[in-house]
Amino acid sequence: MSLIEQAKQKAAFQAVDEHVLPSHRVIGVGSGSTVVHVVARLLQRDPELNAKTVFIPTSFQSRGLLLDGGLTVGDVEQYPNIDVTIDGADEVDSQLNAIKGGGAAHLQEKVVAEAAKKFVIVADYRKDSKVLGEQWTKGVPVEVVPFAWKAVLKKLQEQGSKNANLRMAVAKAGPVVTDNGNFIIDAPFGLIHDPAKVLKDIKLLTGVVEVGLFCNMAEVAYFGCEDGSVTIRTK
Ligand SMILES: O=C(CO)[C@H](O)[C@H](O)COP(=O)(O)O
Repeated sequence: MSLIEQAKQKAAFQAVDEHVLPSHRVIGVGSGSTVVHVVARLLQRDPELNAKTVFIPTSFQSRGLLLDGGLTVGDVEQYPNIDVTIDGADEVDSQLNAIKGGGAAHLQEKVVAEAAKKFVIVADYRKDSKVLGEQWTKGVPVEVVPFAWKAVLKKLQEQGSKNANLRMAVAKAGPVVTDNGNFIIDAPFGLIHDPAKVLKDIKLLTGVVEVGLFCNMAEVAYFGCEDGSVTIRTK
């Protein structure tokens, strides 16, 4: 396993061990490669405990991970009160604000995080920044309804993101289409010193469904480090 993969695993295992309690019955599960380790750790729990628990996925990918593991899945409509949600991030700042949506799943991820009593982030050392935009330079992922993408792109450029661009698919001609049938615009804003303001400004644009800025949401973040240790950042 590579250093980065080991770092992801360490952070994920420790976060599950410290935040998924035997009394919990509804657990939110984020998306991405770090969350693979979250699910692996959940599957190491007492099977009787897992049988009494419902897991709320945040994407096609995390639903598949949970189903492949034989876990029971539900949705926020059935379970609007989640005990804890654990998810990855593309970058986290010193105040625990995060950029998410590198995997285009931030709409469902935000809903499942907001429905939880506690939101926990797991990541490797490359995601740990003082200020958003230091390391994640691809931009803020913005999910938009398809027919509005050009209009929103223009507005984002007017808001200062000159290099905002429509995210294109790799093994498909045309744009990435999210699990919700929408498009993604990646909008770089350089260093983001006031993420809450950037979030608000983008969210007010007509046609925007959700912004990959998670401000004031996470209670704690676990970063797997290069030396095998785990750094824990709390509010
Ligand atoms: O926000 C996300 C998906 O929309 C992911 O949590 C984020 O991209 C981090 O992924 P990874 O753990 O693979 O680095």
